[in-house]
Amino acid sequence: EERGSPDGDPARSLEQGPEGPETPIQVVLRVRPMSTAELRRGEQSVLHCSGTRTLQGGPEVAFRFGAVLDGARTQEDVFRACGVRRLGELALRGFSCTVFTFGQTGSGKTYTLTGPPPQGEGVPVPPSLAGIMQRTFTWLLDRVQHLPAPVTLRASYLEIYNDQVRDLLSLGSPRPLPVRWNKTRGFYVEQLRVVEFSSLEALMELLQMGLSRRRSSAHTLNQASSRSHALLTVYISCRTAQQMPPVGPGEPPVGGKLCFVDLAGSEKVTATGSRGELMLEANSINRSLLALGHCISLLLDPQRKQSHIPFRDSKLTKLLADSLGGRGVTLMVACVSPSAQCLPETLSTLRYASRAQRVTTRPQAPKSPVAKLPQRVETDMLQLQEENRHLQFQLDQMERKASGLSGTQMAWAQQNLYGMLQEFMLENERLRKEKRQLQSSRDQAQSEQRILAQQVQELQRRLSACYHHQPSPGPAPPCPCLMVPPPSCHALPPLSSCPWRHLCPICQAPLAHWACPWRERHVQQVLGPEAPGGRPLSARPPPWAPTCSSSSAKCPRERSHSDWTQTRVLAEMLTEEEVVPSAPPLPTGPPSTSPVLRGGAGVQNLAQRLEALRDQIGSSLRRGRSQPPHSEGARSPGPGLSP
Ligand SMILES: Nc1ncnc2c1ncn2[C@@H]1O[C@H](COP(=O)(O)OP(=O)(O)OP(=O)(O)O)[C@@H](O)[C@H]1O
Repeated sequence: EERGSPDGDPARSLEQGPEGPETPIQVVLRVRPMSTAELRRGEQSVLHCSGTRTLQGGPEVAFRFGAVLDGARTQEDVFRACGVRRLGELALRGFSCTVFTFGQTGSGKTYTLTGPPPQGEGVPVPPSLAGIMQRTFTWLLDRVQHLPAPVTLRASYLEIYNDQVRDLLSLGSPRPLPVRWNKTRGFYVEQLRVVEFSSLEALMELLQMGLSRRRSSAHTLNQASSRSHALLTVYISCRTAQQMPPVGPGEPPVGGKLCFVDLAGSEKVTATGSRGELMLEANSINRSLLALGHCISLLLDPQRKQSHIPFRDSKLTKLLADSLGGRGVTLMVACVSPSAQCLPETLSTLRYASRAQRVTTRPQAPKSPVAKLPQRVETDMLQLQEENRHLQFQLDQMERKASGLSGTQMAWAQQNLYGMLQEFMLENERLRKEKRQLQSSRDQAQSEQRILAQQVQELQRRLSACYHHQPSPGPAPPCPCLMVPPPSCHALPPLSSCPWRHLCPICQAPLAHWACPWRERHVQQVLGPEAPGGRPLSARPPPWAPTCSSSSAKCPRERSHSDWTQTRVLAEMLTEEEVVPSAPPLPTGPPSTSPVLRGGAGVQNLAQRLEALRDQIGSSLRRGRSQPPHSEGARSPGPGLSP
């Protein structure tokens, strides 16, 4: 007894979606009715269907499949039970779907797929006897007419006869075609004719053309026995995807496909009485079916599945490789005769089918070239769609307003609608440009802020060096203003060569030597009225400056007083803007208790930094009155000074 099948019928199982990692091959079993010849020979029927999914082959032999259909079931019943419509839907979504019939010769494979052969010249087959293929084609052609997007349908039809591929739709007489392999397509038939069609009649004609050219012969068990495996494939592609330029030679058609495979039947030559050519054909058929069975057995072994499967052993296994072990969705319809005379062959078919339904594939819809476009293009497309929707909305609004207009006004409005639309589009374009400009000026402002911060840092460093009468500690930080090292601690570099124009933040005049030409006025603005003593403010020492005698012409600090003030004014001016600190803190200061944020992590307020600097200098100076300027005491911060 052999058991094991997926739960549910094939249609329902496929409804659950084949996109999971592993999807088993669905198997439906069809038992044909006893033939007239079998009844005449007095043979007994030994197969009994128990329920809809189990077949009894004797008291101790039972096989379970996705669906089991006895001889009383019609062609329509079989079509429904196989869930082929669902396969068609999957093919429309881009999956590669295969339906193949399997069984001994005369078991009803061709009948199931394409119906009985015509009973005579010009005698049509009744529609009720039409097979799975005709029913699927009828459904498909109706279905594509109701799709929102246009679809292109094409078909190819080939047979594998004596392990040679022949094109059943070729314009001339069929000649053997090579089977090739490449990474994207897997195995494929070179130079196979693929015919585009748009109507059911056209497709039926192709089917009839192929059927009439397919090799068949009469033998003991079947008067019209197929001597070849036949593969009819319908390719479904989205027209928009097809219009895109081909990616390269040998590229598969974008979209899904639906392939129907009518396998030739296995046969015992002793039973069929095949001789000569018939025997050669039978041997070739049996060999290829053996290769197929071998691949299925290996696919079942979980350890072997990852390794080599000998699909190259025959043309049949090459062309079924994707359906069996690849990315396809596959349905197998196993056909058997109920006759006791056929029981050994029937059991062999049942075991074969039972193994096949444990084989799994990994269905995958091929990616269309549209999906390969970069994400950015997709975003742009979405934006444009949004813009179109917006324009459409505006157009609707205008039309609604225009509905209340008189005939002349309406004509005027219609004439102008196009112009208005163009204006909207131009407006959008202008807004886009402005946004780009805004972005670029914001970037420029940020870079100017960075430069400013560096200049302040440099100023701080020099200030510190001046106070301690020490040469600059270490090399000056790189300055974008092409600053040259100052000849003395008091001289600040000229800015004539600076590529950035430094302007006074108060009056916007160009700064010379870091000072505004109207700095006196600004100093008054910043520091208040003139100090008692009548000295110019620039020469007046700041309150925290070391004392010196104003009468002394040689006062070494006199000039520095001016610089102190100048620096102070500049510092005051600079506090108006927040900058991003990019240099380390002052070398003389203790570790700051407030967190120092750097770079993009945050912005330290420049005003706070300069305030701290003033505090520090003032404190040092006060201590400097009683201590030598180089002492450690001068480095400790003093209490904050108010100006
Ligand atoms: N379900 C059925 N109802 C009525 N007749 C059937 C049924 N199935 C098959 N037959 C008849 O049985 C005969 C053999 O069928 P068919 O040619 O389809 O077998 P086959 O499996 O394709 O054989 P082969 O492998 O030799 O081509 C045909 O005359 C066909 O009309």
